[in-house]
Amino acid sequence: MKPTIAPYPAARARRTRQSEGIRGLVRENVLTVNDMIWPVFVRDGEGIEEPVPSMPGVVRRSVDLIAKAAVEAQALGIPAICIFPYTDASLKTEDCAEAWNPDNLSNRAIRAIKAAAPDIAVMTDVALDPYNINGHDGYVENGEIVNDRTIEALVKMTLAQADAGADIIGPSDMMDGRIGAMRQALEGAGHHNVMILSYAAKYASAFYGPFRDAVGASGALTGDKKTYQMDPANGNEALRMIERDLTEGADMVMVKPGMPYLDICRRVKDGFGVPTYAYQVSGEYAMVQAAAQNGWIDGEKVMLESLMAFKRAGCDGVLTYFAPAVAKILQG
Ligand SMILES: NCc1[nH]cc(CCC(=O)O)c1CC(=O)O
Repeated sequence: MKPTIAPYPAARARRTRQSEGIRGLVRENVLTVNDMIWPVFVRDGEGIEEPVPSMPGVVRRSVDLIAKAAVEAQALGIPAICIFPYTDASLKTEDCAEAWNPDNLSNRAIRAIKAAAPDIAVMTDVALDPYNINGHDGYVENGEIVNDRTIEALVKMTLAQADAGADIIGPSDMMDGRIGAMRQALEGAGHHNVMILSYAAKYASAFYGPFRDAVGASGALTGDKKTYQMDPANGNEALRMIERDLTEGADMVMVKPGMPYLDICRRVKDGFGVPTYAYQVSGEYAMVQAAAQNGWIDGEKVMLESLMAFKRAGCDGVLTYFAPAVAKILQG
């Protein structure tokens, strides 16, 4: 579509910017509470809310307080919550068996949320990093992150999460072939309605730093994730990954990180027309909060502007740590 514009003064762009009402009338995109998935961090214990220093405003909550937070999120109209466990170092092993323990932190949190707030969808994270002694998303053998054996573990993890009541499985591991294996296992186990939101275009990004603090994986990680996460220089590869995951049975796809990858969001939406999500990751959140705390930017305005950018780029929704703050503003 080629925009048509008359020469000045027949056209004065400022006519349609003259008041809030008129600006609203011509506005192309809206941000609503329906557009947000809220990532939360869960830890063990009871009655605990522990700040994450590198993510001001974000806390790790014990299971009881995660359930309480989910009730509040549900009341705010947030459609989905995504659980990330902070796993005690003593539970990290080479075989990552805690990952598919039906009573691990994440699965207990799923059950607690489903019991307390049945109308909010629960999304999970599928990757071995919280449980892996070396902080990687897959098994490490002789210094190599091995693909196929990791998939077997990821499938067990997926089934344990679905059994616990997860609505949306979120594979963030970037192994090849995992979506097909998970979909087949879910169908086989009768979990026909469990959705997969694939981290299909996930980049090997430095923007995940604060998250690794939040889940206690920073110290554990040896090396980097470049043999499985994508090279930030690549765009066409993202489209191939999206297409592959859709063919294997993903219901929804994600681009991650968010703001530095808005070009990818737009290409995915235009190319496939499927439910498209972006993850506004921990480093993006931390940058906004840090600058706001220093008085260098208006944190609330930047938060809203950054989320509107995802809508403009074609996203149907965003995983954002700002979800409750935004929901409160939108509720008025
Ligand atoms: N599989 C782990 C995982 N799941 C979500 C994030 C990052 C989220 C964020 O930075 O907010 C990561 C970190 C990583 O891949 O190292």
